[in-house]
Amino acid sequence: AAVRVVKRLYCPAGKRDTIFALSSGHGKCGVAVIRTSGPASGAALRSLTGQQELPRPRAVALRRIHDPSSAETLDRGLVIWFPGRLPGLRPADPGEFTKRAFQNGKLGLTEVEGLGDLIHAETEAQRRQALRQMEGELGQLYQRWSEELTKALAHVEAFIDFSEDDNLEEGVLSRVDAAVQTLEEEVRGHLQDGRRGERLRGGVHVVIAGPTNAGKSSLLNLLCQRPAAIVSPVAGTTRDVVESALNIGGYPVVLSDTAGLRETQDAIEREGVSRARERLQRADVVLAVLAAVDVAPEPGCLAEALRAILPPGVPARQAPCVLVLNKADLLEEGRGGALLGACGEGALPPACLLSCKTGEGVDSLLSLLGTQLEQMCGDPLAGSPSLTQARHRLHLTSCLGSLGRYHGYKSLDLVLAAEELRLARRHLGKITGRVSAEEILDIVFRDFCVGK
Ligand SMILES: Nc1nc2c(ncn2[C@@H]2O[C@H](COP(=O)(O)OP(=O)(O)OP(=O)(O)O)[C@@H](O)[C@H]2O)c(=O)[nH]1
Ligand SMILES: [K+]
Ligand SMILES: [Mg+2]
Repeated sequence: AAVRVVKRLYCPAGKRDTIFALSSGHGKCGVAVIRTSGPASGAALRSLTGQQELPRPRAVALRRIHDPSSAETLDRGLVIWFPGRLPGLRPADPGEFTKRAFQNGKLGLTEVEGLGDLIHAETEAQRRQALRQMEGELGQLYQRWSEELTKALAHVEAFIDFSEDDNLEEGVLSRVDAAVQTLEEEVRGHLQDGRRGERLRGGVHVVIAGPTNAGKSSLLNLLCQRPAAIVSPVAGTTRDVVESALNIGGYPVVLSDTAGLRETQDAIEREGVSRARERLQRADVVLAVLAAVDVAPEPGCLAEALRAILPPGVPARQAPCVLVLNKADLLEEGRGGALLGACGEGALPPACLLSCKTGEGVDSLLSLLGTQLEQMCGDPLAGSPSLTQARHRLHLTSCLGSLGRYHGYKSLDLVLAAEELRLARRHLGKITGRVSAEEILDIVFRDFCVGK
């Protein structure tokens, strides 16, 4: 019997279902939280405790919990009563408690999304970013922009209505223009963040690439500490892309091992190589792996070996790269140092020596990779809050489009210009949930778990 706390949430009057859910984790556990919300909560509490009198509002009370049909005692537990109003209980849908909080105006949409991300956060940096969003900073930023737009719109409309009366002070429109311009710069700056918030939310795609037998699959297995990919001395072992999710220094990473890059007659291996190249195009960070014994310690040779992995224009977006010189255990004395020296001279990407066989060098690889991840995702608590979802990016881009058209229209037709300001504000409203649209809500609440 896991009934310990029966909690009644405040909700305003209205003919609504009463919903209930196990809000704590599922499975066997010592303590569980059961939550109900809705008009029949009081009746449920009475029948479960077998007492006509409800506990004092908002105070914790110890009660025997009975099976309402047989009156058999199930357990003893703490109950808290949050009075609201007054049949029929039904299990809550995923995210329904949060949806009610949103509909009652207690949470904005970006806060709701932050809460959802907090539930799903798997690393420390993700947790920080989600908490910050849940606490409202992102929503406040968009709200402030929305208020600026409201002000600008009010001034333009006043100008349209009253400019002929001549009692409108000079320069109203030029002040609106300046405000719109400042806003455009802010929104543009916010969008040009290298997708750090979205990357942190979804995971950074790190792709392991290099010639056959360099030790790419060995590296994947070493980093994820399990034999995720087949390792063998046969060149061309890996064909499919093998993915593994990792936490590196608090940052979420999706690590992919790929087929060794080489010309081949084998149709299946050729498909593997083409998948590897396709994955490289979309990489956020590339781990270029070479067998240290196969390259001469000269900048030219190293650069050429690297170009075979990353020809100009790959990845499409300039993604950072770490050069991994593997099989360092097979190097003769002094050659490792010479290789690293040559990398420095040749202005090559940051490089490290590694032995997947002994594990030596893995710390320096993780530290180089950690630096790249930090640059890519940033400190989620520093600076202004990041947008975290493609949804935000979409509406902000539309908002920017409307602001641009405002400038186009303002000397031609102020009424059309004003309409663009209104549209720009509407796009912001879609992010914060001020403009309610059922389909947006469905998407946001879809990923919640039951009990939240
Ligand atoms: N001595 C030594 N051998 C290694 C090291 N890393 C990998 N190997 C060996 O090199 C061979 C190839 O390793 P894999 O990890 O399969 O190489 P790969 O790059 O994934 O190869 P393909 O998938 O065929 O492209 C295997 O026999 C490994 O045991 C290392 O650091 N030192
Ligand atoms: K191999
Ligand atoms: Mg492999």
